[in-house]
Amino acid sequence: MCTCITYQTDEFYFGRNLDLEYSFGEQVVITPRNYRFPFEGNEDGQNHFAMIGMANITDHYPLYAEAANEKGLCMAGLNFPENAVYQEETIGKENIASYEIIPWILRRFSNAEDAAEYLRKVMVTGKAFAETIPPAPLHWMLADQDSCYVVEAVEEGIKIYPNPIGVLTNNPPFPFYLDYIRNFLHLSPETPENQFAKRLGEIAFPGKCGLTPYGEGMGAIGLPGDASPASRFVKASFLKWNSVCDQDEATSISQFFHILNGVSIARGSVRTEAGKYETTIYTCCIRPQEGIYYYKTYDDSQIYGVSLFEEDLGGKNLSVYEVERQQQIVWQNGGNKNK
Ligand SMILES: C[C@H](CCC(=O)NCCS(=O)(=O)O)[C@H]1CC[C@H]2[C@@H]3CC[C@@H]4C[C@H](O)CC[C@]4(C)[C@H]3C[C@H](O)[C@]12C
Repeated sequence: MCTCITYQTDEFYFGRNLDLEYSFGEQVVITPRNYRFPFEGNEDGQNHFAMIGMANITDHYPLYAEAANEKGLCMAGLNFPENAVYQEETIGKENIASYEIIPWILRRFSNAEDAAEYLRKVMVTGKAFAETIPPAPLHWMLADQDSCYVVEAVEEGIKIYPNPIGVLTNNPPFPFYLDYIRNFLHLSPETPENQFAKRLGEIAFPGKCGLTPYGEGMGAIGLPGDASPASRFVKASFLKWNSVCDQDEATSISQFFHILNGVSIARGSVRTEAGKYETTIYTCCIRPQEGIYYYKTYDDSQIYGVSLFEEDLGGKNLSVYEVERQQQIVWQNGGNKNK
């Protein structure tokens, strides 16, 4: 499972939880402007947009799970099993393999609207990256500070949905979510009043101001808290859209991680059919205007930052940063006797 959100405070933020029962060899990878993507032919000096994100590198190729480019366009792939139907390569059309769609888009588009318009006409094919790396069944969230879309390749072809909520999880296809969220209109961050039975309040608790809540947070009782895709969608939407945050970077990042923590998966609570435990292996928060990729991992709550613009973006070679997984504890009174 995965959850992806956009968020706007002082600036635009984009990020996701990546929930998986194993590691996919992820590293923070910066692709500079003159890196040659195999799909671009053999010319040198490609001069495309640079990008930063989490990727598995195989054969020097960055297989991105999510990334942002230097113009502020962001894209993330999330699991979409059974519903993702990739198309046959078709002569006369733009054919994009599912594994290359993120760099394909990010290398040449500077905003989500143009990218979405372009994607309406392409074929997303099921070509495998390698024999050992079959295509993953994915759908994508594509966003910049002005707009957000969901991209789904399904039985009927490619679908591009505007996503006014700015949240995406997994199955079923996106239109379901716009209806499903309407089941929760009664949830509120406010202190609830007795709507249960007005008369009962007066009769059962005379003079004690009626039937009243006994704690905070009771306006949102019934907010889904399980790890299913639809529940994570509703919970992340509730947290995001009720979020109150100062307009500065440090507070925004902190708030962003809190929202995604609200839908993250603690090991043990989700067991796959194969008997493995799905966990939130990492959470990232991208601040695309500054080209910064912040992340933290399941075992290390420290937030790390990697900056796109610190690299030589005119280069040809990928820059790679190992993902940190060792918990950083700052001892305040020298109590670290075990080390
Ligand atoms: C597993 C992840 C989704 C997590 C998720 O959503 N879990 C929901 C479970 S549930 O739906 O709720 O049950 C997805 C998201 C992005 C994917 C990579 C994309 C590039 C590349 C594409 C190649 O073709 C295959 C290898 C490759 C490295 C991919 C591996 C893996 O597939 C990644 C990490």
